[in-house]
Amino acid sequence: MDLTPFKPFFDQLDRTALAAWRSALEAAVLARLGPGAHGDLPQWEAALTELPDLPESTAVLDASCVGLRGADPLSEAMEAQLRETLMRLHPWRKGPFCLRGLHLDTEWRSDWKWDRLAESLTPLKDRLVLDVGCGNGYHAWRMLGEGARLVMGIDPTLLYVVQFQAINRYLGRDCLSVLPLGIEDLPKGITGFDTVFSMGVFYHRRSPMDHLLELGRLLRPGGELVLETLVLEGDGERVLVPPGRYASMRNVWFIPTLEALEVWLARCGFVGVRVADVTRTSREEQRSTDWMRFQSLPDHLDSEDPDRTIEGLPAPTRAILIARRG
Ligand SMILES: Nc1ncnc2c1ncn2[C@@H]1O[C@H](C[S@+](CC[C@H]([NH3+])C(=O)[O-])CC(=O)[O-])[C@@H](O)[C@H]1O
Repeated sequence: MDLTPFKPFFDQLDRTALAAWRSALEAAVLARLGPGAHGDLPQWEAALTELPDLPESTAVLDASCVGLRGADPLSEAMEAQLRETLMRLHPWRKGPFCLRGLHLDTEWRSDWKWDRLAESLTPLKDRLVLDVGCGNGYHAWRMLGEGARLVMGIDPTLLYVVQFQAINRYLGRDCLSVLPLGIEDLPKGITGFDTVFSMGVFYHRRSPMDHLLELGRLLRPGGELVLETLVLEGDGERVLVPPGRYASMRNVWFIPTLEALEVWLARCGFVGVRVADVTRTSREEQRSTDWMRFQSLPDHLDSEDPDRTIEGLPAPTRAILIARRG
């Protein structure tokens, strides 16, 4: 992969007075796409080129199922070709997406998370937004659907970048992209976002305060942070550091209580901290489907005690906190 799929977004940066970001972002993206970026990339790129053209349709960004609506159903042959080609980008974790009747029933009901946070956000209309760890861009599309001016999604997992490109082949939006970058790859001069989302990323970072400070630096003063992460239920300032895996995940480093999280945010320069939601992740929200055939949450919970993971740790509960850069 070269810079071609990202060009419309970079051109858009030029048009929105963010031209100064372009060369540094291009260099960062190219560094990630170098030789050996991912052994399966050529196959994924081949799938992209074999996606069928679909009849004229209307893009839907502001509904649970992001995608394309049209008057008539697709022909059976065309739907089969679309399904088979998109399946070559398995596993589809974030969604759902609906393309002219083809329903990509993804591992996560990401729309449920969106529903839990949307009411609490400062409206996104005309805002410059960054979504850190955006996966295939499902929530980023919802942000655009709320009227954001420009949404930059970043995610270091190349398959999710390619999944974004597959969906955007049909939705054709230039003011949104998923760049193959981790937060640590963002060039220094990038800052000034009105809203920054970090959802499902915090507990994967080894250094919690550094992540919060980085998120703060990306915002303009007064800009809004939306932080979604695993929390420990109960009172007091406590932190669980899993001794090994957590719900089978190797890279979960810390799970704080809400009280601890609020103190961390304040120490890192955030003000007006609000808890928008606290929800135990259910077996209905994260599960295996046709589009994600590997194991999922129900396999990682204790079959006899729904309050515990298979490691005997508290089952996943996630909180959404909203705060402003002071
Ligand atoms: N250093 C990093 N920088 C940026 N992203 C990273 C990094 N490391 C991993 N990721 C990415 O962070 C995402 C975490 S999933 C959340 C998706 C979405 N936000 C959601 O809220 O559904 C977790 C979950 O399932 O909740 C993955 O796509 C990683 O590739």
